[in-house]
Amino acid sequence: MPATKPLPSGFTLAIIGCGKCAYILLEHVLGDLGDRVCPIEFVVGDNVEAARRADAVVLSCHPHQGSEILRVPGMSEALADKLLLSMLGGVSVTTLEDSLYAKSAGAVPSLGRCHIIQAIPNVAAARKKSITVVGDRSACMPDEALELGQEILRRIGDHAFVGTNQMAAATALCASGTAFFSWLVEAMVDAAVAEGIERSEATRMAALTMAGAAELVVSGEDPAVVTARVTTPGGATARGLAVLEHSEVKETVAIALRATTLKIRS
Ligand SMILES: NC(=O)C1=CN([C@@H]2O[C@H](COP(=O)(O)OP(=O)(O)OC[C@H]3O[C@@H](n4cnc5c(N)ncnc54)[C@H](OP(=O)(O)O)[C@@H]3O)[C@@H](O)[C@H]2O)C=CC1
Repeated sequence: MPATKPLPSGFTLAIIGCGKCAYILLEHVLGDLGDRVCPIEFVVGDNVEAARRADAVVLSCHPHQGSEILRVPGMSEALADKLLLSMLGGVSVTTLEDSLYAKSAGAVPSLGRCHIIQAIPNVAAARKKSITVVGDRSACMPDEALELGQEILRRIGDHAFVGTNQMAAATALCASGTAFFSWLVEAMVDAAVAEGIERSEATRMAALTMAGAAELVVSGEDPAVVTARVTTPGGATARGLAVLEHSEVKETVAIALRATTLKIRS
């Protein structure tokens, strides 16, 4: 996991839409402060005021509410020159910018534009293990705004940059992927239980085996090399792998990822 640097002294972060996803981020932002005292304010019913008081804003409401929140009079001024970290799945930076600046019909607003980053974390953020997908960004994003956005995201794990065109597939891989890998653990556990291993122990063993394999790959080993290392020709693992290859599991995984990607794009 990447090391975090302290956020700037006196820095104020506003969270608009502090539900499940943002609460986890907030927990880790506060956790990282250690003994430093940090006042928390609740601004009820006035998102513009919350944005106005902040140095940077996280937007984490439901995707369909984002435009409505940003369209409110005064919001574009409240966000001028600030970072807006959007966690809204499937909502592009262009859509958010249109909501903020539609009235100025593309003209440069009197105050500076805000700097929007689209970042989609996954549920492992709860354990600071999210691989957050960072896609769309405002044009001409200053380095400091991007660095600040990354620093906030480091509180919940690591992140990866992808192009706008890869955003849907990357969200399928990283956000939906958590469900796919958990589903695979479940299948392994069911199979182990059928072989007589007690369920809770099988769950722990399967999960740690997956984490171990992941750790090897994360540390730089090629997944195919890890597979080959475990597989003696003609041995027991080779027998099981042959069943997987014959069942066209790889093709089915590709179809599932494609279906998820298309749904995210739609
Ligand atoms: N959950 C996840 O794992 C992930 C979620 N996301 C994205 O994060 C976003 C939030 O998801 P999640 O945390 O699960 O959803 P939640 O429903 O838990 O949170 C949404 C929050 O937004 C608040 N809200 C609604 N309308 C407004 C408004 N007008 N002004 C201010 N706040 C408002 C809601 O308050 P109230 O309850 O009072 O209506 C609620 O607290 C979504 O856009 C989702 O796509 C992205 C990646 C992963």
